[in-house]
Amino acid sequence: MGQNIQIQPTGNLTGSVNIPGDKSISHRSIMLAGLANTPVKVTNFLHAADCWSTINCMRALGVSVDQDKEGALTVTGNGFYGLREPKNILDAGNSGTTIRLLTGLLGAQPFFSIITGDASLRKRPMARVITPLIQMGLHIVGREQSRYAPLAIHAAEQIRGIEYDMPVASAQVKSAILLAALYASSPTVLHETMPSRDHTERMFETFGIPVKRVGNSIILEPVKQLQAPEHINVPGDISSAAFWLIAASIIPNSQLVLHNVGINPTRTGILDILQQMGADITVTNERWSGREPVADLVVRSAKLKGVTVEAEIIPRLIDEIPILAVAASFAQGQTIIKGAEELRVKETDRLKAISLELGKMGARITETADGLIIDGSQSLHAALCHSHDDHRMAMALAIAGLAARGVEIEEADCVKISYPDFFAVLADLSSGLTGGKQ
Ligand SMILES: O=C(O)C1=C[C@@H](OP(=O)(O)O)[C@@H](O)[C@H](O)C1
Ligand SMILES: C=C(OP(=O)(O)O)C(=O)O
Repeated sequence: MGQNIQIQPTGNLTGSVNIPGDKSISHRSIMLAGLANTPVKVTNFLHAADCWSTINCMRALGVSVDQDKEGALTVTGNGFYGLREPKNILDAGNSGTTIRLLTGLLGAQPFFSIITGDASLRKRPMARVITPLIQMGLHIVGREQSRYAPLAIHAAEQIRGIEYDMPVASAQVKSAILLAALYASSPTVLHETMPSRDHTERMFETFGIPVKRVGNSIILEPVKQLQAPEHINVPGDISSAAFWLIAASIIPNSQLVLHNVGINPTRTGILDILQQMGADITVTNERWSGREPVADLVVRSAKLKGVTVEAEIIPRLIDEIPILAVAASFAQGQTIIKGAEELRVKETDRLKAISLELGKMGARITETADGLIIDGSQSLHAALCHSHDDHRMAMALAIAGLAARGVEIEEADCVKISYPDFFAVLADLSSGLTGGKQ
C-alpha cells in the first residue's frame, strides 16, 4: 500500500527551484554509455525509480555503474559488442522508456533475454515496437500475441535496416528502432508524421554516430563502434518544471525562478500553450548542455485564459497534459484538448483519471475519445483523490490542492518514479524556503 499525502492550500510561492535531471536523457545516457569501451561520467542524472530501472537492467547486461557521493555516475561498458546475456529476467519496473528502448537494443544482441515490468507496464502496448523490430529480422514474442510484456527475445540471424512510416508519434518506438538499427546490415529510414522528442538522435551524435534528418525523416547508417564523450551533463526536465510553471501561474502573487530547464524544441509545447493562455514566463540565460539547449525560466502569476490545444502540438507536451488540465481548471473560459488519445496508454488512462480525480475537487471536465473539454474558473474544493499510481497524476493533483482548498492524495509515493523530491520542494516553497535539493 502506498502512502497518503495531505496538501494544504498555500499563499504565494516565491523562490527558486533546481529542476532535477531529464528522465528521457538520463535513460539514454546509461544505455549509450553502456555500449562504449571507455568510462563515461554522467552528472545531474535523475535519481528516480524509472531511471534506476534502466541502470539495473544495464548492470544485468554486464555494464558497471558506480555512483559517487554527489550522485554523479561513472558508466563503464564493455564496448559496442560487449553486452552479456542476463542471468535472470530484466525488470523495467514502471518505465515504458526502459522496456521499449531496451527491446530494440536487446533484439540486436546475440543472446536470449526476457524483459518485463510492473502491473501497469504489463498493460501497456508493446506491439508498436515489436512490429517494426520483427520487420528488421529481430526475434521478439510477448504475452497475448505479442501485445504485452513479458517479452522474450532471442538472437537474430540477420538484422536488416528498414524504411518505416511511424503510425504513432512515439519517441520510444523511434528510439527502439534506432537502437536496433545501429547493428543492422543496411541503413534505416524512419518517417514521422509529427516529430517526437529527439533526445536519442542528439545522444547518438554525442557518441559520434551521424544521424541525418530531412524534414520529418531520420536516416541512420549502422556503426561498428562508438566514440564516447568523457562526460554527459543531463539538463533539467521540462516535464518536472511544468508543475512549478503552473503552480506559480495560478497562485496569486507568486514568482519562481526555475534553474537549468531543458528547452529542446521537441519538448517545449507546454511553454507555447502557457504563453497562449496568457502566462508570464521569461526564458533567460539560454545555453547548451552538450547538444541539448537549456535555460532558466522565470514565472510570475497571471490571469490565464482557456485555449484549444490541437493534435499537432500533443507530442511536444505529451506528459504535461495532467498539469495542463489543472491550469485550464483555473483559467477563464473553456480549454479543449484534442488528439491526445495516447494518454489512455500511459501509466494509467490519464484522460479518464484527470476527469475523475479533478472532478472530485469540483472541476468541470468532460472526457472525449481523444481529449478533454475543461470549463475553467471554478473554485475547486478540498477532496480525497487517488493518484491511480501515476506519478504525473499525483503531482498534478498536489498542485491543484495547493492552489485551491487542499487535497489528500492516496498512493502519492509514486512521485518517486520521476521526481522523488517533489513533495519536499513543495513543502519548502509553500513555507517560503527555496526548493530543489536533488
Ligand atoms: O522516449 C521517451 O523518453 C518518452 C517518450 C514519450 O512516450 P511515447 O514514446 O510513448 O510517446 C513520453 O511520454 C515518455 O514519458 C518518455
Ligand atoms: C509516460 C511516462 O513515462 P514512461 O512511458 O517512460 O513510463 C511519463 O513519464 O509520463
